[in-house]
Amino acid sequence: MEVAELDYRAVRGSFAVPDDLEPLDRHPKATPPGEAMRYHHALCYGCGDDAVNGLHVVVTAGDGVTATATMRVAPWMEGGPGLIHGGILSAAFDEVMGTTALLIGVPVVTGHLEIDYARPIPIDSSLRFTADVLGRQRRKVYLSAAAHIVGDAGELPVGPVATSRALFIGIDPREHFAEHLANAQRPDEHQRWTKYSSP
Ligand SMILES: CCCCC/C=C\C/C=C\C/C=C\C/C=C\CCCC(=O)SCCNC(=O)CCNC(=O)[C@H](O)C(C)(C)COP(=O)(O)OP(=O)(O)OC[C@H]1O[C@@H](n2cnc3c(N)ncnc32)[C@H](O)[C@@H]1OP(=O)(O)O
Repeated sequence: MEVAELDYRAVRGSFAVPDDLEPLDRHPKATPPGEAMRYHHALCYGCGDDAVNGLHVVVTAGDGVTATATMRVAPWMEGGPGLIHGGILSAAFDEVMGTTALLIGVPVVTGHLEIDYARPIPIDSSLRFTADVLGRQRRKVYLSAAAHIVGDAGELPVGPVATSRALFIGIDPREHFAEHLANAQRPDEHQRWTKYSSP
């Protein structure tokens, strides 16, 4: 069998925040601090309430351009014995940071995502994420996030169990998803995107 050579020209990603970032403002209609950011649809794998096999990440707006999030590590998320699968954790970071970007009023898709896995994360633990928008340059939005295991008394340990950084790219959802909307499980649920301005 012939194996196609990997085209490394398609590899565009690296995480380096540019020096000449643009001023960053919280969008006037952003979710108020302390409230859950519920913009996405009910079947989203990351945050949807109706997604049977979803992550059920809940993101809460913080002050400025920050957010926090929670996720319970369910038994089905197992990778290594008794531990979360690394890909699940990366999907959770993706969801947390993609939602946090909405605080500046820009709907985004992920361009580049990287994770440092610092400690094993047991099944049945509860994770608490913190995320920050670091800056924006044109359509590029830079974020970082960290995950901690929440203790029985609700306390956080000293160090994070994982950290992540990502570059998201602002899109016009109507344009970006138009071709694929017919494949959505509930195509009618996607009208709410229109309330956000284009990047
Ligand atoms: C699950 C999807 C949800 C998306 C929802 C969106 C809106 C809905 C509203 C609310 C949503 C609520 C919550 C969101 C929650 C979670 C988010 C999950 C997000 C995902 O899970 S989403 C799935 C994975 N994601 C993709 O499916 C993207 C596939 N991809 C593309 O669709 C294109 O690739 C695109 C559009 C990214 C860019 O294409 P394009 O043609 O529009 O723009 P272009 O190429 O010109 O890039 C513009 C500037 O970004 C730089 N740039 C681009 N890519 C780069 C890279 N990788 N590394 C370094 N720099 C990069 C260029 O260098 C240039 O930079 P410069 O300005 O300096 O020239």
